[in-house]
Amino acid sequence: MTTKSHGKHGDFAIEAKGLVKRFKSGKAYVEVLKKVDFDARHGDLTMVMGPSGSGKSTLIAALSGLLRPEEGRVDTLDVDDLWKLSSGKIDKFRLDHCGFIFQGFNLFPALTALQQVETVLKFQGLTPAAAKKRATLALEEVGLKPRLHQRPSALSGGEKQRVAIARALAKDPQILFADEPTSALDGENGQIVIRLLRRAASEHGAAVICVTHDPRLEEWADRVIKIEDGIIIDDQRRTPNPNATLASHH
Ligand SMILES: Nc1ncnc2c1ncn2[C@@H]1O[C@H](COP(=O)(O)OP(=O)(O)OP(=O)(O)O)[C@@H](O)[C@H]1O
Repeated sequence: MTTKSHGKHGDFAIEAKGLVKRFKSGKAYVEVLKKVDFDARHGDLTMVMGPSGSGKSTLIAALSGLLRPEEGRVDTLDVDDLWKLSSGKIDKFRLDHCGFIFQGFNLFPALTALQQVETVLKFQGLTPAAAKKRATLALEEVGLKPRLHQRPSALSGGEKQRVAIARALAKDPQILFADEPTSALDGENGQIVIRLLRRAASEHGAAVICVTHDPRLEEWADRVIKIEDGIIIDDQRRTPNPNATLASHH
């Protein structure tokens, strides 16, 4: 079960030091993260921006226990050195404390919106009745009350992304990772999504880490970190504007 004791706004949710990740490319190794230090705080929407191939997704994967770095450590919540845990414990940590939102939605085609969210909650140990109640609330919170019983094929791209967000938020994660969450959406739906991420940080105290190409999303951020070629080249705090508007792509 999820612990409900969130870190306070401003506390560190993640502190990583000296992360190095290399991939083999033919006979050589390419260093994709070059001794990256990174931290993220509860209550912050932290944007990670940088060109294609700069290492953003690799960084998220190393921070969340999905991809083992060759060097460095990740301290997160009450865990010292995540990568020292067994893979079962890392999976459990992720299930209990982390939410994920990806560009491709990652929904199960056969399940209704309600079932997509319920399934994760049942995995976490909620009873079917409790899972149904919590899933319904999470979907209502993202404005999908009229769509609870639709399968992905009957939903628009924006609605699908909102299901994915409801699924990630239903367990009230202390850390929320979003990788290009708006890139497949038009301006109006992109705005709904970024506002939900903003709210997860401000109202639920989650540390929200959002990888994006889209400089327009900076408006909502508390902090903007720029990464280039595996190195953090800039790290600025800013005052978010939760009422900013995102012009449509189209
Ligand atoms: N499993 C892998 N094997 C080999 N190389 C990889 C692997 N994963 C990523 N890379 C390489 O590492 C580099 C960084 O990739 P990464 O996906 O982290 O970048 P990114 O900043 O997220 O890019 P994008 O914005 O295009 O998603 C790229 O050059 C990529 O080709």
